[in-house]
Amino acid sequence: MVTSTPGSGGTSVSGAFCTGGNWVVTCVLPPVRKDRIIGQLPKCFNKGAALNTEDEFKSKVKTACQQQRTGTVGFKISKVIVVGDLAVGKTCLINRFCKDVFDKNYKATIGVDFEMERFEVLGVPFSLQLWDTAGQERFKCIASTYYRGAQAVIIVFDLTDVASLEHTRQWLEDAMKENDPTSVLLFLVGTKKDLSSPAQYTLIEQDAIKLADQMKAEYWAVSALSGENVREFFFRVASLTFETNVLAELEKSGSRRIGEVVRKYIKDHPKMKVC
Ligand SMILES: Nc1nc2c(ncn2[C@@H]2O[C@H](COP(=O)(O)OP(=O)(O)OP(=O)(O)O)[C@@H](O)[C@H]2O)c(=O)[nH]1
Ligand SMILES: [Mg+2]
Repeated sequence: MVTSTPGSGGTSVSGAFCTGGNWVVTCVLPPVRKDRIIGQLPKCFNKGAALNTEDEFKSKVKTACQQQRTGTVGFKISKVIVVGDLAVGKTCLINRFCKDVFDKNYKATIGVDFEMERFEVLGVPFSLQLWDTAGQERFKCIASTYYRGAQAVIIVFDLTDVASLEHTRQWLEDAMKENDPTSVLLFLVGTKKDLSSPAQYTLIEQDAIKLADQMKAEYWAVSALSGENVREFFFRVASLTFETNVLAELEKSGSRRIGEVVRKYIKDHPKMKVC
C-alpha cells in the first residue's frame, strides 16, 4: 500500500495492481466536506470591481451539470497561485480557509507551499490546488518557477499598507509572464481588514477598486484574523474557476461534434476537396 499526502489535504493512494501488463493505481478520496458544497453562484464583493455580476451560474453550465455533461472537469485539479509582498498575509489567508486557524506570529514562506481543497459545485466534484508563494525577494525566484499553468491568480496586498497595493502591478506582471492573460481569472485581495480604520479603509478601497478595474481583476477585502469574507472569497474563486472550466469543456465537445459532422460529410462526398 502506498500513501502520498502533499500538503494536508493530499490524495491518498490506497493501492496499486497490475492487470494485463498495465499498472492501475486506485485513489480513495475522502468525501467532499459538507461545508464545501456550492449550489449557487456566490455574490461578488463589490459590483464596481467584479469579474461578473450575475446572480446565478450560466444556464448552459447548470444544464451541463444536471445532465452530467461536464467531461473531465470533475477529475481536474485547478491551479491557483497566491502572490504579493512579504507579510501581507497570504499564508494566513490560506490557513484560515483550509484549516480555520490564525497565527499572529510571522513565519516567512520559503519558496512555495500548497494546499488542496475539494469542492462540489452544482453536484460536480471540483478541486483547487492553492499555491502559497513567498513574498520575500530572496525566495521570489524559486516561487516564480511555480507560477506556470495557473487558472486563477490571487494578488494580495495589506489594507494598512499603500505600498503593498502599489506593488501589485509588478506581481501581476511577473505572474503573467508565465501564464496566458486571456484565460486566467484575476483577484485583487486586501487583507487585515480588522486593522484598518473605516476612514483608512475607504481611502485605500477607492484606489484598490480603480486598480482592480484596470487589471480586470475582482476586488475583495478580507480578514484572516476574524475570518471576515474569507470563506465567501474562496467560494467565489472556486465557482468562477469551475464555471470557466465547464464552459471550456462544452466548447471543446461542441467543436469535436462539428469536426465529426465535417469528417462524415467529406467521407460521404468523396469528390469534396479540403482546402
Ligand atoms: N491583524 C491581522 N494580522 C494578520 C492578518 N493576516 C495576516 N496577519 C499577520 O501578518 C503577518 C504576516 O502574515 P503571513 O500570512 O505570514 O504573510 P505572507 O504574505 O504569507 O508573508 P510571506 O510568506 O513572507 O510572503 C503575521 O504576523 C500575521 O499574523 C489579518 O487578517 N489580520
Ligand atoms: Mg507566507
